[in-house]
Amino acid sequence: MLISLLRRYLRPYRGMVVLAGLLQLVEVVAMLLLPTLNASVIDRGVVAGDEGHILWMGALMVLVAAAAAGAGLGSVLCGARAALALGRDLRAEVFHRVQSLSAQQVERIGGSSLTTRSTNDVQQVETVALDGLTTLAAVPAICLGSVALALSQDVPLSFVLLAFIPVITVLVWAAQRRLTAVYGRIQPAVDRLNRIVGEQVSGARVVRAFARDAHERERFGRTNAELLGHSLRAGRLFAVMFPAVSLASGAGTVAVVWLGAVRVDGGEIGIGTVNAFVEYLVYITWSITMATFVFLVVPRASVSARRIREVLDTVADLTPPVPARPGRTRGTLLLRGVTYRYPGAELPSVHGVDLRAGPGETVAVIGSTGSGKTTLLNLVLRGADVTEGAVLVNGVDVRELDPAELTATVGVVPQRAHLFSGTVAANLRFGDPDATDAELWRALGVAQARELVENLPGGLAAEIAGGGANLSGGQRQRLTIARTLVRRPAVYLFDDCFSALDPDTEAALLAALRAETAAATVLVVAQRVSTVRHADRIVVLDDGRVVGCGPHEELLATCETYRDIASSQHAGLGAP
Ligand SMILES: Nc1ncnc2c1ncn2[C@@H]1O[C@H](COP(=O)(O)OP(=O)(O)OP(=O)(O)O)[C@@H](O)[C@H]1O
Repeated sequence: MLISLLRRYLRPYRGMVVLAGLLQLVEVVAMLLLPTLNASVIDRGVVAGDEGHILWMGALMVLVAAAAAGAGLGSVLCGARAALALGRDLRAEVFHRVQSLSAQQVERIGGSSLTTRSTNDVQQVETVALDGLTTLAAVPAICLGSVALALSQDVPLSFVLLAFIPVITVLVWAAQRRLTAVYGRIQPAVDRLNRIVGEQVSGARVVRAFARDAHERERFGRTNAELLGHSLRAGRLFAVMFPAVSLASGAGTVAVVWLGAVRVDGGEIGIGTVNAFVEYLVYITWSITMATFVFLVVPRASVSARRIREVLDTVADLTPPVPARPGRTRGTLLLRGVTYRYPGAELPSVHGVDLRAGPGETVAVIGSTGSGKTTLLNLVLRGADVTEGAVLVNGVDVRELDPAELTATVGVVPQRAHLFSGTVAANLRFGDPDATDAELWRALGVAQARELVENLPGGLAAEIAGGGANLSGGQRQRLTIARTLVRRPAVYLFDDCFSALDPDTEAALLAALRAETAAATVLVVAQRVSTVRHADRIVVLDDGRVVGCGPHEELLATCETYRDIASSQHAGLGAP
């Protein structure tokens, strides 16, 4: 999986990869030549007393060393460029895939896990590509080249090198197997830790209010300790691995020197040859150690690659069929026998709902908590797709409608007001970057937020904290309403977004909204009768089914559920 991911994402940079490999080869050849040249300096220059040979070989060695250094530098630069570009592309693709997933798919994988996968996991793969491209390609060349050159110098002594390579390879392989298992547990633990930290940061007030600090600290501590345990196990393997390689290398050097001394004594080889063998051994040890280092991070990267692949292979269950169709009418909304069952749920949350709204109409959906109101709205913007029936916007099934047209047509104010860090103006221009200041103020006026923004230091330039944390719930709601009004969509969806407003502000806002959206199609979801009573039609939901539909007065007379809701809220029974 790791290999296929690397192959796919390095493909655009294969020129750079090939160049890095070629330069590494040049570096290796130059490096391998040095011990042979050195052996010649010793055996044919120093021992034979040939000063000219020493000078000539010395100059050649300087040139070869310079070539090795230059090629090494070039190969690192090319390899790093390719690996970092791979990281950037992979991160971007994971990010775009995450954006295309439905809410259920995000829920299934987990928000915090998706964050870890887009950042930490991509980084693991990037690191392996970086290490691999800058060092790994040289390893087989160094091992094979060293053995070939050693064989050309002395066959019996070469057997020491040949015996040394499998010992080191087995050591690396054994450590790698153990580490794969350990890293398989580390990444999910990082996910859990991220989730706990995220929950504790966003829910800090609740934790404090319920005096659950100690419990939350204990929950965090347990996962943190678990992560420490796994990391220590990985660290112990690293700690054992490198001394083991050094030990094997030391034993190899002793064997080369001992056997070399015997053969020098017998006059079969010169001292320079023994010296060259020791250097080859150092090269082999060095290259395998570098490879060990790469191989030891391979297990973690393999786990990360699997987790990344899971995201990339998740086919967004909202992908529209190609070609997407343009709408036939503007601003119409039609729900035809809509049923939706959440994945894994036994029963549908909404059953056979019919609803129609057109330009100039305001339709409201009311129902007690959990009756399916938000679920219904989610189906319009394809937060999920219907299980049965159809949702039509502009006269076309939303599953076939051009997604750009769908989002341009429908503007939603969500139940949970969310603002982004940045200025008030930047937040309001979220859906229309070209909106003028005058348009922003107009939208703020309708949303009853003009005074609020005027009183903020800097007005439209005032800074909002992430999530709108420096504003009250009602202030956030009014700004998110203004944000949608700035876009002037043909269809407005208001998802119970007036609940944090006091009655006077709500009444003023609804009156201003009626004027502002007079020509648009409006669907309002609410629990309060005061919010919906002026709608042209009110659809009453009970346990996901429509139990009444009509204007306020008619429903008071004909729909028991509506009457119950109204009386429980003391909401002007019979009053205009
Ligand atoms: N992500 C989900 N997975 C499974 N079931 C869900 C999910 N979201 C909502 N439900 C279930 O669907 C039903 C309808 O929920 P929905 O949020 O649409 O109700 P609602 O009428 O908007 O409620 P409220 O007024 O409290 O916001 C509920 O029974 C709820 O438990």
